Amino acid sequence: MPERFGSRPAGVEARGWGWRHAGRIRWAVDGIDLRVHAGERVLVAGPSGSGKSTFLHALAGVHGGAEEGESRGTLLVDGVEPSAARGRAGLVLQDPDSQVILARVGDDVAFGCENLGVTREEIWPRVGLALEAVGLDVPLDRSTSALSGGQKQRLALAGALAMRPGLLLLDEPTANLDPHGVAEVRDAVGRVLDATGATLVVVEHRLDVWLELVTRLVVFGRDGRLVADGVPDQVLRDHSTALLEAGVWVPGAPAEVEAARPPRTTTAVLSAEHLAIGREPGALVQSGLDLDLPEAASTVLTGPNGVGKSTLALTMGGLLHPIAGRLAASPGLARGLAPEPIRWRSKQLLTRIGTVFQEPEHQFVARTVRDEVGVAVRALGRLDAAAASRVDEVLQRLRLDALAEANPFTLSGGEQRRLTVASALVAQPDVMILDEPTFGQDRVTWTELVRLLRELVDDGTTVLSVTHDAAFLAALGDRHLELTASSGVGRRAA
Ligand SMILES: Nc1ncnc2c1ncn2[C@@H]1O[C@H](COP(=O)(O)OP(=O)(O)OP(=O)(O)O)[C@@H](O)[C@H]1O
Ligand SMILES: Nc1ncnc2c1ncn2[C@@H]1O[C@H](COP(=O)(O)OP(=O)(O)OP(=O)(O)O)[C@@H](O)[C@H]1O
Repeated sequence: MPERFGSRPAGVEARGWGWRHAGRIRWAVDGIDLRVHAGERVLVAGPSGSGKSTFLHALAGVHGGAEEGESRGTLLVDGVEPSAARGRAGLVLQDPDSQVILARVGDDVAFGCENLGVTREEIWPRVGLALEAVGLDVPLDRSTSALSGGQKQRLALAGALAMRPGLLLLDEPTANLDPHGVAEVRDAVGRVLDATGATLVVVEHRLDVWLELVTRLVVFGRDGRLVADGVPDQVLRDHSTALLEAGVWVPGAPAEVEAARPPRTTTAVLSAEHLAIGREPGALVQSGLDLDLPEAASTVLTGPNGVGKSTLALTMGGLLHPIAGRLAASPGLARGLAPEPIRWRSKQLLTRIGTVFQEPEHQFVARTVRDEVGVAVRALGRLDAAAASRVDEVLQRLRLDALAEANPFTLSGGEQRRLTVASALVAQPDVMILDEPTFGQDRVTWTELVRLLRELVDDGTTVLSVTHDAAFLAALGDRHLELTASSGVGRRAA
Protein backbone atom coordinates (compact mmCIF):
# COMPACT_ATOMS: atom_id res chain seq x y z
CA MET A 1 0.00 0.00 0.00
CA PRO A 2 1.55 3.38 -0.92
CA GLU A 3 2.48 5.29 2.19
CA ARG A 4 0.64 8.48 1.27
CA PHE A 5 -2.57 6.54 1.86
CA GLY A 6 -1.64 6.37 5.49
CA SER A 7 -1.53 2.61 5.74
CA ARG A 8 1.85 2.18 7.50
CA PRO A 9 1.10 1.10 11.08
CA ALA A 10 1.66 3.90 13.59
CA GLY A 11 2.84 3.52 17.18
CA VAL A 12 1.79 5.65 20.16
CA GLU A 13 3.82 6.99 23.04
CA ALA A 14 2.52 8.79 26.14
CA ARG A 15 4.77 10.05 28.93
CA GLY A 16 3.11 11.59 31.95
CA TRP A 17 0.39 12.82 29.61
CA GLY A 18 -2.72 14.55 30.89
CA TRP A 19 -5.60 16.69 29.61
CA ARG A 20 -7.88 19.12 31.36
CA HIS A 21 -10.96 20.35 29.54
CA ALA A 22 -11.56 24.10 29.58
CA GLY A 23 -13.92 25.06 32.39
CA ARG A 24 -13.13 21.95 34.43
CA ILE A 25 -11.04 21.87 37.58
CA ARG A 26 -10.25 18.17 37.38
CA TRP A 27 -7.86 16.72 34.86
CA ALA A 28 -9.98 14.31 32.79
CA VAL A 29 -6.90 12.19 32.12
CA ASP A 30 -3.57 12.37 33.90
CA GLY A 31 -0.19 10.73 34.34
CA ILE A 32 -0.59 8.39 31.37
CA ASP A 33 2.54 6.38 30.60
CA LEU A 34 1.92 4.10 27.68
CA ARG A 35 3.89 2.81 24.71
CA VAL A 36 1.88 1.09 22.01
CA HIS A 37 3.97 -0.49 19.27
CA ALA A 38 2.97 -0.29 15.64
CA GLY A 39 0.52 -3.08 14.89
CA GLU A 40 -0.58 -3.70 18.49
CA ARG A 41 -4.31 -4.05 19.19
CA VAL A 42 -5.35 -2.34 22.39
CA LEU A 43 -8.69 -2.44 24.18
CA VAL A 44 -9.33 0.50 26.52
CA ALA A 45 -11.90 0.09 29.30
CA GLY A 46 -12.86 2.02 32.41
CA PRO A 47 -15.69 3.88 34.13
CA SER A 48 -18.03 6.26 32.37
CA GLY A 49 -16.38 9.68 32.50
CA SER A 50 -12.85 8.39 33.16
CA GLY A 51 -11.35 10.05 30.11
CA LYS A 52 -11.31 7.27 27.54
CA SER A 53 -12.83 9.36 24.75
CA THR A 54 -10.65 12.31 25.74
CA PHE A 55 -7.55 10.16 25.25
CA LEU A 56 -8.78 8.81 21.91
CA HIS A 57 -9.54 12.31 20.63
CA ALA A 58 -6.05 13.42 21.65
CA LEU A 59 -4.51 10.54 19.68
CA ALA A 60 -6.54 11.62 16.65
CA GLY A 61 -5.18 15.16 17.06
CA VAL A 62 -8.62 16.70 17.19
CA HIS A 63 -8.35 18.56 20.50
CA GLY A 64 -8.19 22.25 19.76
CA GLY A 65 -6.03 24.93 21.38
CA ALA A 66 -6.21 26.62 24.75
CA GLU A 67 -9.90 27.45 24.33
CA GLU A 68 -10.66 23.72 24.51
CA GLY A 69 -8.31 22.77 27.31
CA GLU A 70 -4.71 22.23 28.33
CA SER A 71 -2.36 19.28 28.17
CA ARG A 72 0.76 18.27 30.05
CA GLY A 73 3.40 15.64 29.47
CA THR A 74 4.09 14.15 26.06
CA LEU A 75 1.88 12.40 23.55
CA LEU A 76 3.26 11.18 20.23
CA VAL A 77 1.77 9.31 17.29
CA ASP A 78 4.35 7.81 14.99
CA GLY A 79 6.96 9.89 16.80
CA VAL A 80 5.32 13.28 16.23
CA GLU A 81 2.61 15.42 17.82
CA PRO A 82 -0.83 13.93 17.07
CA SER A 83 -1.91 17.09 15.23
CA ALA A 84 0.98 16.57 12.81
CA ALA A 85 -0.03 12.92 12.28
CA ARG A 86 -3.72 13.48 11.63
CA GLY A 87 -3.75 11.74 8.27
CA ARG A 88 -2.34 8.64 9.92
CA ALA A 89 -5.26 8.12 12.27
CA GLY A 90 -8.86 7.17 11.55
CA LEU A 91 -11.24 8.03 14.38
CA VAL A 92 -14.79 6.72 14.77
CA LEU A 93 -16.65 8.83 17.30
CA GLN A 94 -18.88 7.47 20.05
CA ASP A 95 -21.88 9.36 18.72
CA PRO A 96 -22.20 8.30 15.07
CA ASP A 97 -24.71 11.07 14.45
CA SER A 98 -22.10 13.75 14.99
CA GLN A 99 -19.79 12.12 12.47
CA VAL A 100 -22.08 12.15 9.46
CA ILE A 101 -20.81 14.93 7.21
CA LEU A 102 -22.30 14.54 3.76
CA ALA A 103 -25.86 14.01 2.55
CA ARG A 104 -25.32 10.77 0.63
CA VAL A 105 -23.97 7.48 1.95
CA GLY A 106 -21.33 6.99 -0.77
CA ASP A 107 -19.99 10.56 -0.55
CA ASP A 108 -19.83 10.35 3.22
CA VAL A 109 -17.73 7.19 3.17
CA ALA A 110 -15.49 8.67 0.45
CA PHE A 111 -14.96 11.95 2.32
CA GLY A 112 -11.96 10.88 4.42
CA CYS A 113 -10.23 9.29 1.43
CA GLU A 114 -10.69 12.45 -0.61
CA ASN A 115 -9.08 14.48 2.15
CA LEU A 116 -6.11 12.12 2.07
CA GLY A 117 -5.75 12.63 -1.67
CA VAL A 118 -6.62 9.08 -2.67
CA THR A 119 -7.23 8.99 -6.45
CA ARG A 120 -10.80 8.80 -7.67
CA GLU A 121 -10.20 5.46 -9.40
CA GLU A 122 -9.19 4.02 -6.08
CA ILE A 123 -11.80 5.68 -3.86
CA TRP A 124 -14.95 4.01 -5.17
CA PRO A 125 -13.73 0.42 -4.94
CA ARG A 126 -12.63 1.21 -1.39
CA VAL A 127 -16.01 2.69 -0.54
CA GLY A 128 -17.79 -0.40 -1.86
CA LEU A 129 -15.50 -2.75 0.06
CA ALA A 130 -15.84 -0.78 3.30
CA LEU A 131 -19.65 -0.70 3.12
CA GLU A 132 -19.71 -4.42 2.44
CA ALA A 133 -17.31 -5.10 5.33
CA VAL A 134 -19.51 -3.30 7.87
CA GLY A 135 -22.72 -4.82 6.51
CA LEU A 136 -24.38 -1.59 5.41
CA ASP A 137 -26.39 -2.75 2.46
CA VAL A 138 -27.97 0.47 1.17
CA PRO A 139 -27.64 2.32 -2.16
CA LEU A 140 -24.72 4.78 -2.39
CA ASP A 141 -27.16 7.62 -2.98
CA ARG A 142 -29.27 6.87 0.13
CA SER A 143 -29.69 9.96 2.29
CA THR A 144 -27.50 9.74 5.41
CA SER A 145 -30.15 11.46 7.52
CA ALA A 146 -32.56 8.60 6.81
CA LEU A 147 -30.33 6.00 8.48
CA SER A 148 -31.13 4.43 11.84
CA GLY A 149 -28.70 4.78 14.78
CA GLY A 150 -27.05 1.43 14.11
CA GLN A 151 -26.80 2.14 10.40
CA LYS A 152 -25.04 5.45 11.13
CA GLN A 153 -22.57 3.63 13.34
CA ARG A 154 -21.75 1.26 10.47
CA LEU A 155 -21.46 4.24 8.11
CA ALA A 156 -18.93 6.00 10.35
CA LEU A 157 -16.84 2.86 10.61
CA ALA A 158 -16.93 2.34 6.84
CA GLY A 159 -15.56 5.87 6.38
CA ALA A 160 -12.64 5.16 8.70
CA LEU A 161 -11.89 1.74 7.22
CA ALA A 162 -11.88 3.13 3.68
CA MET A 163 -9.07 5.50 4.69
CA ARG A 164 -6.93 2.49 5.67
CA PRO A 165 -5.38 4.40 8.54
CA GLY A 166 -2.15 3.36 10.25
CA LEU A 167 -3.85 3.96 13.59
CA LEU A 168 -7.50 2.99 13.89
CA LEU A 169 -9.26 4.66 16.83
CA LEU A 170 -12.72 3.35 17.68
CA ASP A 171 -14.92 4.79 20.42
CA GLU A 172 -17.59 2.23 21.40
CA PRO A 173 -18.03 1.20 17.76
CA THR A 174 -20.60 -1.49 18.44
CA ALA A 175 -22.70 0.13 21.17
CA ASN A 176 -25.70 0.71 18.86
CA LEU A 177 -25.51 -2.53 16.95
CA ASP A 178 -27.69 -5.62 17.11
CA PRO A 179 -25.90 -8.79 18.29
CA HIS A 180 -25.37 -10.02 14.74
CA GLY A 181 -23.96 -6.64 13.76
CA VAL A 182 -21.57 -6.59 16.72
CA ALA A 183 -19.81 -9.75 15.57
CA GLU A 184 -19.96 -8.67 11.94
CA VAL A 185 -18.36 -5.29 12.62
CA ARG A 186 -15.70 -6.71 14.94
CA ASP A 187 -14.75 -9.27 12.29
CA ALA A 188 -14.66 -6.55 9.64
CA VAL A 189 -12.22 -4.59 11.79
CA GLY A 190 -10.17 -7.77 12.28
CA ARG A 191 -9.93 -8.35 8.54
CA VAL A 192 -8.82 -4.78 7.88
CA LEU A 193 -6.16 -5.05 10.59
CA ASP A 194 -4.94 -8.36 9.16
CA ALA A 195 -4.66 -6.81 5.72
CA THR A 196 -3.00 -3.53 6.71
CA GLY A 197 -1.23 -4.37 9.98
CA ALA A 198 -2.69 -1.15 11.42
CA THR A 199 -2.54 -0.33 15.11
CA LEU A 200 -5.90 -0.47 16.90
CA VAL A 201 -7.07 1.40 19.97
CA VAL A 202 -10.69 0.55 20.72
CA VAL A 203 -12.72 1.86 23.67
CA GLU A 204 -15.52 -0.43 24.78
CA HIS A 205 -17.35 -1.18 28.01
CA ARG A 206 -18.21 -4.74 27.03
CA LEU A 207 -14.91 -6.58 26.97
CA ASP A 208 -16.12 -9.98 25.77
CA VAL A 209 -16.75 -8.87 22.18
CA TRP A 210 -13.28 -7.44 21.60
CA LEU A 211 -11.10 -9.69 23.74
CA GLU A 212 -10.64 -12.21 20.96
CA LEU A 213 -9.24 -9.55 18.64
CA VAL A 214 -6.96 -7.53 20.91
CA THR A 215 -3.49 -8.25 22.26
CA ARG A 216 -3.56 -5.80 25.13
CA LEU A 217 -5.98 -4.44 27.72
CA VAL A 218 -5.56 -0.97 29.23
CA VAL A 219 -7.88 0.12 32.05
CA PHE A 220 -8.58 3.68 33.18
CA GLY A 221 -9.63 4.32 36.79
CA ARG A 222 -12.16 6.86 38.06
CA ASP A 223 -9.46 9.50 38.46
CA GLY A 224 -8.41 9.30 34.79
CA ARG A 225 -5.19 7.41 35.55
CA LEU A 226 -4.31 3.93 34.37
CA VAL A 227 -5.07 1.13 36.82
CA ALA A 228 -4.01 -1.81 34.66
CA ASP A 229 -2.14 -2.48 31.43
CA GLY A 230 -1.01 -5.79 29.93
CA VAL A 231 -1.94 -8.98 28.15
CA PRO A 232 -5.75 -9.34 28.54
CA ASP A 233 -5.74 -12.73 30.31
CA GLN A 234 -3.16 -11.55 32.77
CA VAL A 235 -4.90 -8.23 33.49
CA LEU A 236 -8.19 -10.04 34.04
CA ARG A 237 -6.51 -12.52 36.39
CA ASP A 238 -4.30 -10.18 38.37
CA HIS A 239 -6.49 -7.10 38.61
CA SER A 240 -10.01 -8.46 38.87
CA THR A 241 -10.89 -6.46 42.00
CA ALA A 242 -9.56 -3.20 40.58
CA LEU A 243 -11.42 -3.87 37.35
CA LEU A 244 -14.73 -4.45 39.10
CA GLU A 245 -14.18 -1.29 41.16
CA ALA A 246 -13.55 0.60 37.93
CA GLY A 247 -16.93 -0.64 36.67
CA VAL A 248 -15.43 -2.81 33.96
CA TRP A 249 -17.71 -5.51 32.57
CA VAL A 250 -15.39 -8.38 33.39
CA PRO A 251 -16.47 -11.46 31.41
CA GLY A 252 -18.18 -14.00 33.66
CA ALA A 253 -19.09 -11.39 36.30
CA PRO A 254 -22.61 -10.25 35.46
CA ALA A 255 -24.18 -7.30 37.25
CA GLU A 256 -25.99 -8.12 40.47
CA VAL A 257 -29.60 -7.21 39.77
CA GLU A 258 -32.83 -9.13 40.04
CA ALA A 259 -34.17 -10.93 37.00
CA ALA A 260 -37.23 -9.72 35.11
CA ARG A 261 -40.61 -10.97 36.34
CA PRO A 262 -43.95 -11.37 34.56
CA PRO A 263 -46.24 -8.33 34.55
CA ARG A 264 -48.56 -8.16 37.57
CA THR A 265 -51.57 -7.28 35.48
CA THR A 266 -52.75 -7.59 31.92
CA THR A 267 -54.28 -4.12 32.01
CA ALA A 268 -52.79 -2.14 29.14
CA VAL A 269 -51.94 1.56 29.45
CA LEU A 270 -51.17 1.94 25.74
CA SER A 271 -52.53 -0.29 22.99
CA ALA A 272 -51.73 -0.36 19.30
CA GLU A 273 -54.06 -1.92 16.76
CA HIS A 274 -52.98 -2.52 13.17
CA LEU A 275 -50.51 0.27 13.63
CA ALA A 276 -48.42 1.38 10.64
CA ILE A 277 -45.36 3.50 11.42
CA GLY A 278 -42.80 5.62 9.56
CA ARG A 279 -41.01 8.97 9.88
CA GLU A 280 -43.11 10.38 7.08
CA PRO A 281 -46.32 9.24 5.35
CA GLY A 282 -44.62 7.94 2.21
CA ALA A 283 -41.97 5.95 4.06
CA LEU A 284 -43.64 3.00 5.72
CA VAL A 285 -41.36 1.15 8.14
CA GLN A 286 -43.72 -1.39 9.74
CA SER A 287 -47.43 -2.07 9.44
CA GLY A 288 -50.10 -4.21 11.06
CA LEU A 289 -48.57 -3.95 14.53
CA ASP A 290 -50.75 -5.13 17.39
CA LEU A 291 -49.27 -4.69 20.81
CA ASP A 292 -49.94 -3.32 24.25
CA LEU A 293 -47.95 -2.09 27.22
CA PRO A 294 -48.95 -3.75 30.49
CA GLU A 295 -49.36 -1.32 33.35
CA ALA A 296 -46.64 -1.04 35.98
CA ALA A 297 -44.38 -3.45 34.12
CA SER A 298 -41.23 -3.12 32.10
CA THR A 299 -41.47 -4.00 28.42
CA VAL A 300 -38.32 -4.42 26.35
CA LEU A 301 -38.32 -4.02 22.59
CA THR A 302 -35.50 -5.64 20.60
CA GLY A 303 -34.79 -6.27 16.93
CA PRO A 304 -32.19 -5.79 14.22
CA ASN A 305 -30.78 -2.40 13.19
CA GLY A 306 -33.11 -0.37 11.03
CA VAL A 307 -36.19 -2.53 11.68
CA GLY A 308 -38.15 0.38 13.18
CA LYS A 309 -37.68 0.23 16.96
CA SER A 310 -36.96 3.94 17.39
CA THR A 311 -39.76 4.81 15.02
CA LEU A 312 -42.15 2.69 17.08
CA ALA A 313 -40.85 4.25 20.31
CA LEU A 314 -41.44 7.77 18.98
CA THR A 315 -44.91 6.81 17.81
CA MET A 316 -45.81 5.21 21.15
CA GLY A 317 -44.43 8.33 22.82
CA GLY A 318 -46.97 10.51 21.03
CA LEU A 319 -44.24 12.26 19.02
CA LEU A 320 -44.88 10.76 15.57
CA HIS A 321 -48.21 10.38 13.79
CA PRO A 322 -49.20 6.77 13.09
CA ILE A 323 -49.38 6.28 9.33
CA ALA A 324 -52.39 4.01 9.78
CA GLY A 325 -54.13 2.07 12.53
CA ARG A 326 -54.65 3.24 16.05
CA LEU A 327 -52.64 3.97 19.17
CA ALA A 328 -54.81 4.55 22.23
CA ALA A 329 -54.12 5.33 25.86
CA SER A 330 -56.20 3.81 28.65
CA PRO A 331 -58.65 6.21 30.33
CA GLY A 332 -56.37 6.12 33.39
CA LEU A 333 -53.46 7.44 31.33
CA ALA A 334 -55.44 9.87 29.16
CA ARG A 335 -57.06 11.36 32.30
CA GLY A 336 -59.83 13.15 30.45
CA LEU A 337 -57.93 13.83 27.23
CA ALA A 338 -58.50 12.21 23.82
CA PRO A 339 -57.11 8.65 23.82
CA GLU A 340 -54.55 9.33 21.04
CA PRO A 341 -51.28 10.61 22.55
CA ILE A 342 -50.37 12.45 19.33
CA ARG A 343 -53.26 14.82 20.10
CA TRP A 344 -51.93 15.83 23.51
CA ARG A 345 -50.13 19.12 23.98
CA SER A 346 -46.50 18.92 25.09
CA LYS A 347 -47.26 19.87 28.69
CA GLN A 348 -49.99 17.25 28.86
CA LEU A 349 -47.60 14.70 27.41
CA LEU A 350 -44.89 15.51 29.97
CA THR A 351 -46.67 13.95 32.95
CA ARG A 352 -48.18 11.11 30.96
CA ILE A 353 -45.45 9.81 28.65
CA GLY A 354 -41.79 10.77 29.00
CA THR A 355 -39.54 9.86 26.06
CA VAL A 356 -35.76 9.57 26.05
CA PHE A 357 -34.38 9.70 22.49
CA GLN A 358 -31.64 7.54 21.09
CA GLU A 359 -29.27 10.49 20.65
CA PRO A 360 -29.01 12.32 23.98
CA GLU A 361 -27.76 15.63 22.67
CA HIS A 362 -30.92 16.09 20.61
CA GLN A 363 -32.69 16.62 23.87
CA PHE A 364 -30.60 19.19 25.78
CA VAL A 365 -32.08 22.65 26.23
CA ALA A 366 -30.53 24.02 29.45
CA ARG A 367 -27.06 25.40 30.19
CA THR A 368 -26.24 23.30 33.21
CA VAL A 369 -26.84 19.70 34.18
CA ARG A 370 -28.94 20.74 37.18
CA ASP A 371 -31.15 23.02 35.06
CA GLU A 372 -31.49 20.31 32.43
CA VAL A 373 -32.80 17.85 35.01
CA GLY A 374 -35.23 20.51 36.23
CA VAL A 375 -36.55 21.49 32.79
CA ALA A 376 -39.70 19.40 33.00
CA VAL A 377 -40.65 20.41 36.52
CA ARG A 378 -40.10 24.05 35.59
CA ALA A 379 -42.29 23.69 32.52
CA LEU A 380 -44.97 22.28 34.77
CA GLY A 381 -44.51 25.18 37.22
CA ARG A 382 -43.70 22.74 39.98
CA LEU A 383 -40.24 23.72 41.11
CA ASP A 384 -41.06 23.46 44.80
CA ALA A 385 -38.86 22.07 47.58
CA ALA A 386 -39.97 18.50 46.92
CA ALA A 387 -39.09 18.77 43.23
CA ALA A 388 -35.73 20.36 44.05
CA SER A 389 -34.83 17.55 46.39
CA ARG A 390 -35.90 14.99 43.78
CA VAL A 391 -33.57 16.69 41.29
CA ASP A 392 -30.73 16.35 43.79
CA GLU A 393 -31.54 12.74 44.55
CA VAL A 394 -31.68 11.72 40.90
CA LEU A 395 -28.42 13.56 40.18
CA GLN A 396 -26.74 11.71 43.00
CA ARG A 397 -28.09 8.29 42.14
CA LEU A 398 -27.03 8.59 38.53
CA ARG A 399 -23.58 9.86 39.58
CA LEU A 400 -24.07 13.27 38.04
CA ASP A 401 -23.93 15.37 41.23
CA ALA A 402 -20.30 16.38 40.73
CA LEU A 403 -21.28 17.62 37.25
CA ALA A 404 -24.35 19.60 38.34
CA GLU A 405 -22.93 22.93 37.12
CA ALA A 406 -21.36 21.55 33.90
CA ASN A 407 -22.75 22.25 30.44
CA PRO A 408 -24.69 19.17 29.24
CA PHE A 409 -22.95 19.23 25.87
CA THR A 410 -19.53 18.80 27.52
CA LEU A 411 -20.44 15.56 29.29
CA SER A 412 -19.04 12.18 28.26
CA GLY A 413 -21.30 9.92 26.20
CA GLY A 414 -22.32 7.80 29.16
CA GLU A 415 -22.92 10.89 31.34
CA GLN A 416 -25.15 12.44 28.66
CA ARG A 417 -27.16 9.24 28.48
CA ARG A 418 -27.75 9.25 32.24
CA LEU A 419 -28.67 12.93 32.14
CA THR A 420 -31.47 12.39 29.62
CA VAL A 421 -32.84 9.54 31.74
CA ALA A 422 -32.60 11.75 34.84
CA SER A 423 -34.52 14.58 33.14
CA ALA A 424 -37.35 12.29 32.11
CA LEU A 425 -37.50 10.67 35.58
CA VAL A 426 -37.94 13.90 37.47
CA ALA A 427 -41.21 14.74 35.70
CA GLN A 428 -42.63 11.46 37.06
CA PRO A 429 -44.60 10.49 33.95
CA ASP A 430 -46.92 7.46 34.11
CA VAL A 431 -45.15 5.92 31.15
CA MET A 432 -41.45 6.19 30.32
CA ILE A 433 -40.16 5.32 26.87
CA LEU A 434 -36.40 4.91 26.69
CA ASP A 435 -34.39 4.40 23.51
CA GLU A 436 -31.13 2.58 24.33
CA PRO A 437 -31.03 3.69 27.98
CA THR A 438 -27.80 1.85 28.87
CA PHE A 439 -25.67 3.14 26.02
CA GLY A 440 -22.14 3.94 27.26
CA GLN A 441 -22.62 2.70 30.83
CA ASP A 442 -20.03 0.91 32.90
CA ARG A 443 -21.05 -1.94 35.19
CA VAL A 444 -21.57 0.35 38.18
CA THR A 445 -23.65 3.04 36.47
CA TRP A 446 -25.54 0.36 34.54
CA THR A 447 -26.53 -1.36 37.78
CA GLU A 448 -27.67 1.92 39.30
CA LEU A 449 -29.76 2.74 36.24
CA VAL A 450 -31.39 -0.69 36.10
CA ARG A 451 -32.21 -0.64 39.82
CA LEU A 452 -33.72 2.80 39.49
CA LEU A 453 -35.93 1.70 36.61
CA ARG A 454 -37.02 -1.38 38.58
CA GLU A 455 -37.96 0.82 41.55
CA LEU A 456 -40.00 3.05 39.25
CA VAL A 457 -41.86 0.03 37.91
CA ASP A 458 -42.45 -1.23 41.45
CA ASP A 459 -43.94 2.17 42.23
CA GLY A 460 -46.36 1.86 39.31
CA THR A 461 -44.59 3.42 36.32
CA THR A 462 -44.93 1.66 32.98
CA VAL A 463 -41.62 1.45 31.13
CA LEU A 464 -40.88 0.64 27.50
CA SER A 465 -37.22 0.36 26.52
CA VAL A 466 -35.58 -0.18 23.16
CA THR A 467 -32.28 -1.99 23.52
CA HIS A 468 -29.62 -4.28 22.06
CA ASP A 469 -28.33 -5.01 25.57
CA ALA A 470 -28.94 -8.65 26.53
CA ALA A 471 -28.25 -8.04 30.23
CA PHE A 472 -30.83 -5.25 30.25
CA LEU A 473 -33.38 -7.57 28.66
CA ALA A 474 -32.69 -10.21 31.32
CA ALA A 475 -33.18 -7.66 34.11
CA LEU A 476 -36.09 -5.62 32.77
CA GLY A 477 -37.82 -7.70 30.11
CA ASP A 478 -40.99 -8.43 32.11
CA ARG A 479 -42.47 -8.46 28.67
CA HIS A 480 -40.27 -8.92 25.61
CA LEU A 481 -41.36 -7.66 22.22
CA GLU A 482 -39.24 -8.50 19.25
CA LEU A 483 -39.62 -6.49 16.08
CA THR A 484 -38.68 -8.38 12.92
CA ALA A 485 -38.42 -7.31 9.32
CA SER A 486 -40.96 -9.77 7.98
CA SER A 487 -43.49 -10.50 10.68
CA GLY A 488 -43.93 -7.29 12.62
CA VAL A 489 -43.89 -7.67 16.34
CA GLY A 490 -43.71 -10.97 18.19
CA ARG A 491 -44.39 -11.30 21.87
CA ARG A 492 -42.22 -13.33 24.14
CA ALA A 493 -42.81 -14.23 27.74
CA ALA A 494 -40.38 -12.95 30.38
N1 LIG B 1 -15.63 19.21 25.87
C1 LIG B 1 -15.59 19.00 27.19
N2 LIG B 1 -15.58 20.04 28.04
C2 LIG B 1 -15.53 19.87 29.38
N3 LIG B 1 -15.48 18.66 29.97
C3 LIG B 1 -15.48 17.57 29.18
C4 LIG B 1 -15.54 17.68 27.75
N4 LIG B 1 -15.54 16.44 27.23
C5 LIG B 1 -15.49 15.58 28.27
N5 LIG B 1 -15.45 16.25 29.44
C6 LIG B 1 -15.36 15.67 30.79
O1 LIG B 1 -14.16 14.91 30.88
C7 LIG B 1 -14.39 13.69 31.57
C8 LIG B 1 -13.99 12.53 30.70
O2 LIG B 1 -14.87 12.44 29.59
P1 LIG B 1 -14.70 11.35 28.47
O3 LIG B 1 -15.73 11.59 27.44
O4 LIG B 1 -13.29 11.29 28.04
O5 LIG B 1 -15.06 10.02 29.34
P2 LIG B 1 -15.26 8.51 28.90
O6 LIG B 1 -14.37 7.68 29.76
O7 LIG B 1 -15.09 8.37 27.43
O8 LIG B 1 -16.78 8.26 29.31
P3 LIG B 1 -17.99 7.35 28.72
O9 LIG B 1 -17.61 5.93 29.00
O10 LIG B 1 -19.16 7.80 29.54
O11 LIG B 1 -18.11 7.68 27.28
C9 LIG B 1 -15.87 13.68 31.96
O12 LIG B 1 -16.00 14.06 33.30
C10 LIG B 1 -16.51 14.70 31.05
O13 LIG B 1 -17.59 15.35 31.70
N1 LIG C 1 -35.14 10.63 10.28
C1 LIG C 1 -35.45 9.67 9.40
N2 LIG C 1 -36.00 9.98 8.20
C2 LIG C 1 -36.32 9.02 7.31
N3 LIG C 1 -36.11 7.71 7.51
C3 LIG C 1 -35.56 7.34 8.67
C4 LIG C 1 -35.20 8.29 9.68
N4 LIG C 1 -34.68 7.63 10.73
C5 LIG C 1 -34.71 6.32 10.40
N5 LIG C 1 -35.23 6.13 9.18
C6 LIG C 1 -35.43 4.85 8.48
O1 LIG C 1 -36.50 4.17 9.12
C7 LIG C 1 -36.18 2.80 9.33
C8 LIG C 1 -36.33 2.46 10.82
O2 LIG C 1 -35.42 3.24 11.58
P1 LIG C 1 -35.38 3.16 13.16
O3 LIG C 1 -34.45 4.23 13.62
O4 LIG C 1 -36.75 3.13 13.69
O5 LIG C 1 -34.72 1.69 13.36
P2 LIG C 1 -34.21 0.99 14.68
O6 LIG C 1 -34.84 -0.36 14.70
O7 LIG C 1 -34.43 1.85 15.86
O8 LIG C 1 -32.67 0.83 14.37
P3 LIG C 1 -31.35 0.88 15.29
O9 LIG C 1 -31.32 -0.38 16.09
O10 LIG C 1 -30.25 0.91 14.26
O11 LIG C 1 -31.41 2.13 16.11
C9 LIG C 1 -34.74 2.58 8.84
O12 LIG C 1 -34.81 1.86 7.65
C10 LIG C 1 -34.20 3.95 8.60
O13 LIG C 1 -33.43 3.95 7.44
